[in-house]
Amino acid sequence: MMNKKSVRDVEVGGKRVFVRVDFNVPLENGKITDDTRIRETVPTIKYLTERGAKVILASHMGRPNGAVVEELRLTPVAARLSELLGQPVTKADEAVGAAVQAQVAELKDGDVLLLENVRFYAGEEKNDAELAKQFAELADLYVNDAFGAAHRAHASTEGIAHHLPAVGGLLMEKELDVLGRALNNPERPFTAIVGGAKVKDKIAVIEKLIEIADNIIIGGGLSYTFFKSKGLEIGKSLVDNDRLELVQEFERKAKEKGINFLLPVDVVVGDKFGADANTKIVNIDEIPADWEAFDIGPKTREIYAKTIAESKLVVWNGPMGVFELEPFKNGTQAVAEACAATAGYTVIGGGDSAAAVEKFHLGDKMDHISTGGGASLEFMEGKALPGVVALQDK
Ligand SMILES: Nc1ncnc2c1ncn2[C@@H]1O[C@H](COP(=O)(O)OP(=O)(O)O)[C@@H](O)[C@H]1O
Ligand SMILES: O=C(OP(=O)(O)O)[C@H](O)COP(=O)(O)O
Repeated sequence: MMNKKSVRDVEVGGKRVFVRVDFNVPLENGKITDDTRIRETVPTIKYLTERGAKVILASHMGRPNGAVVEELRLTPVAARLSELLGQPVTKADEAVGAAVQAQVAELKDGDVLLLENVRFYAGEEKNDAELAKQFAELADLYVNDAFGAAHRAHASTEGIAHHLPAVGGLLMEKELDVLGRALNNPERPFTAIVGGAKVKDKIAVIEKLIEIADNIIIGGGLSYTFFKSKGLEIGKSLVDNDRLELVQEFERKAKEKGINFLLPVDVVVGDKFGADANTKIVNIDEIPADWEAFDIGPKTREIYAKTIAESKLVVWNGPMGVFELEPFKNGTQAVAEACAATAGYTVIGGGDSAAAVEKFHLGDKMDHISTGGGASLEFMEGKALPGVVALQDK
């Protein structure tokens, strides 16, 4: 894992190990609808229990803003984790304090305890030094396996690392390895696909991608800022009017560097947002003024699929259209299928892209589905992740 120590570099037997994980899984009526993030931490937890560590797990869930929110307790997570591990997982009702200390004191080698949602404490997101110390007092070693929260400098992701020997977990190591490979030593041709609706967030990524990718594929809500910058009518489509010049500069830079910068050539427009909208397929210079573009069109799908098929490495972040709605799912599905079919190595990042891939039942055909959306983006932008920076150097 880059230049940071991992669990593999330290003695864990008999130790109390505080493991920060990202168990921020989607819940509906108290039921977990996608347990990927829990499953992905099993190797780290088993690595520790099999070597006789006493495992103390900590995670956030949602954004309770420093107060107890009953629906955001980690109780369902403990149950699911116990099934996955094939051993009991004790669930604490708090994350620090006398009761938790007593539960930790009772742990035998190989036992697993899950603390309550760390964001029930106001100090967590403030990276409060006192809370970090209280976490640290529970353990002898700190392991950060929460890649999905590594871009947050919080008490359980960053602060605690100042009070204990701190190393990365196996998921953290895997995420950084895979994403690091994409960035530092990419197999070529390397295709980066950027879509989605968080237009501003993704612009910084494009800037960085121009430096490293051979093909850049643009889709989703991002596209129309490019069209508008060329003076085209985009109707009511998403747009970032503050970045019209910047996106032109991206295209100029890409051309200078000889990079294939692919924008949609046709789109699916709707007369409103909804599954019952009237739709039509138009070339990009034919978007009606009172309609909105919600997906890439069939010609675009073909071009994008061909590029993906010829790639050795594909990194995809953000859907091509409003895939949640039946009339606008085809672009995202086509790209997902092309990623599934290519012989190249495929990395999917971002909560919605991962959800789209699962919706089309193609998850097992991808080489790596990142557990971090914001984290993988910040990593790709070249930003340092505080949860990683705080770990011990090798
Ligand atoms: N053309 C479009 N117009 C409006 N919304 C879009 C369009 N294309 C994609 N989206 C929406 O973008 C959302 C995902 O965006 P984002 O959060 O940026 O992606 P990710 O979570 O994968 O990083 C999806 O909910 C999708 O419906
Ligand atoms: O779900 C998460 O982020 P993601 O949606 O960007 O992958 C992480 O658990 C971080 O959560 P946060 O964005 O509330 O800090």
